[in-house]
Amino acid sequence: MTKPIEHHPVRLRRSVLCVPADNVRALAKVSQLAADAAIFDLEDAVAPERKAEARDGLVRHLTESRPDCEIVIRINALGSGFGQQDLAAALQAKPDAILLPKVESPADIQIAADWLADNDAPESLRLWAMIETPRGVVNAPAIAETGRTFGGRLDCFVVGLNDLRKETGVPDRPGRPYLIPWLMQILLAARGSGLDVIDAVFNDFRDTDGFDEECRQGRDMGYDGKMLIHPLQIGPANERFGVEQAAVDEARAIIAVFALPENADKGVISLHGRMIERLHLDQALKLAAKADTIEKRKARF
Ligand SMILES: CC(C)(COP(=O)(O)OP(=O)(O)OC[C@H]1O[C@@H](n2cnc3c(N)ncnc32)[C@H](O)[C@@H]1OP(=O)(O)O)[C@@H](O)C(=O)NCCC(=O)NCCSC(=O)C[C@H](O)C(=O)O
Ligand SMILES: [Mg+2]
Repeated sequence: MTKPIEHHPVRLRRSVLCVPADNVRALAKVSQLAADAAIFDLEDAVAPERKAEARDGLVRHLTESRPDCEIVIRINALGSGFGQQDLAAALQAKPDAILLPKVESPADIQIAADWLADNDAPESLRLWAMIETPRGVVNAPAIAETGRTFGGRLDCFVVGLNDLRKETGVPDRPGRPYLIPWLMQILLAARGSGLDVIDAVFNDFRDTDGFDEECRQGRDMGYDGKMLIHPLQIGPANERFGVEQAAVDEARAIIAVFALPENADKGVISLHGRMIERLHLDQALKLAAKADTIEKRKARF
């Protein structure tokens, strides 16, 4: 059955830090960091000969210590020979979400969702999907639609440009000129089905200016946040994918003006010389809620 698009409560996903599951020091560091989400990676960050050790270590680690952020585990592809054991381990580690790599069709989501249902996974356990292959980009709308079928577990796309560049031959250039059409295609597919969408990693983690520029670009394209590889990238990502004070002030003014008794039955009004409709009120309420959530999170870090 297809569910209607749900607009879920504000969930911050400005900074989504990738942590190699076999790096004990990095695992220990996560609870001191202000990332909104951590992806504990069993896939590309872990060499094949260390997969089993990483899987066991991660379950142990998350059983003993839970960082104060959204917890996501990236498993290996289900067809890779590691995926089934990763799924079983992920279920034991009780993450908020499981990230499936190299998703290319709705069937990839269905197989994981069926496995979770057959293994009594809690309904609250989400699926995230990496869109990082040519077929993944082409099929992104159909994949995104599974957010409303197969148990409705899918709620976030993450773009993988390292793999996409490798598969397509598009080089890594400042400003990502030839990648923008695909980034926008993925964004549109995600939004069309009510999913969040996270921009790709920036590999040169010491290049702070380049990173900041790419965060601005991702934000302006409509992305919710950025996948990160290093703690240095968390603060700038939180800043760029956060809210600007002027926009929050404007949102609060829109909320206040629509709350006036004389505007109760109006669909459109004028504020500071601009047309404001009720759709702007919806946007303003969302932005104000995001600003409140950010304030609460800041108080914890
Ligand atoms: C990129 C790194 C290999 C750099 O490591 P290193 O040189 O050791 O970093 P530092 O010495 O500067 O580290 C300083 C301290 O910070 C901790 N640290 C570093 N990275 C992380 C992290 N990701 N999470 C948590 N903590 C981290 C170090 O442990 C140091 O702390 P301490 O030990 O207490 O002194 C490294 O940053 C790294 O491995 N990053 C993650 C790489 C990764 O996960 N790659 C896979 C995901 S990206 C991807 O898959 C892309 C996608 O699929 C696509 O196709 O595009
Ligand atoms: Mg990848």
